[in-house]
Amino acid sequence: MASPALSLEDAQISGLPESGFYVPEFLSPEEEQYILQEISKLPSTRWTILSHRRLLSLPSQLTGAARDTLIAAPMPPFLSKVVLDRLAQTRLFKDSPHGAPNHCLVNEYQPGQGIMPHVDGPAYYPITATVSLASHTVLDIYKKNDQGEREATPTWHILQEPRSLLITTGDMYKDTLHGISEDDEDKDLGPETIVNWNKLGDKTPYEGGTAKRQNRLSLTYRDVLKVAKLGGAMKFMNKR
Ligand SMILES: O=C(O)CCC(=O)C(=O)O
Ligand SMILES: [Fe+2]
Repeated sequence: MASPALSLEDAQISGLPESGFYVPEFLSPEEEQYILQEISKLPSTRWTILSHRRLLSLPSQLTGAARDTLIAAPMPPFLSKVVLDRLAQTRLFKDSPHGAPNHCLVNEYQPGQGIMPHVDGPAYYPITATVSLASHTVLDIYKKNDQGEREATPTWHILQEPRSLLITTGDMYKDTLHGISEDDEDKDLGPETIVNWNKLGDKTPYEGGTAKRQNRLSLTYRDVLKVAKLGGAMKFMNKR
């Protein structure tokens, strides 16, 4: 059955710099399980272990002196089938150099793990599409001050439900940093603190104001600007 076209018109998060979009229930529970299962089949050696999370870079890690180049390769089917087909309906990547994401970082966080505030940087066309699996989390959004440095405390908080899609582009991509605190529980949840509160698919787990984090995986899809054919990359590597 063809799924209905997905419009982002109603998904824009007001109260944030342009543009953040939030889509609850972007995946069904069955689709979520399928992707989690396929990820669990990958050999553990594919993962990069960091001190505060682990990371998969698919189809491969970026290479080159600036670590900004993708060796041309298709996405694994379990990352392309459902998510890329549905993202294509939004036409979000229609002006990006390759017309669709060509790279996906998979981050896995246990409760108490997070990611330092950062910008997603210039290797990518400035759109990030994040799908959350298995647990909610809260993404903290920081402004830059006049010197371009990160402010000490975040200005906004986005609650990402399991199976949701979050898109950051435009000024959000350029002018803000994002991070996830190293907490095993999120507190002070509510309409005053969570900028996408009125866009949540099911507020019930969060209405009491606190929510324990479970193991969470995120898929961050992007279009890497520089793509090299393997032949060219081999020549480049032999020269070094
Ligand atoms: O897990 C997330 O939702 C954020 C991941 C992230 O910021 C990144 O991979 O650049
Ligand atoms: Fe990021």
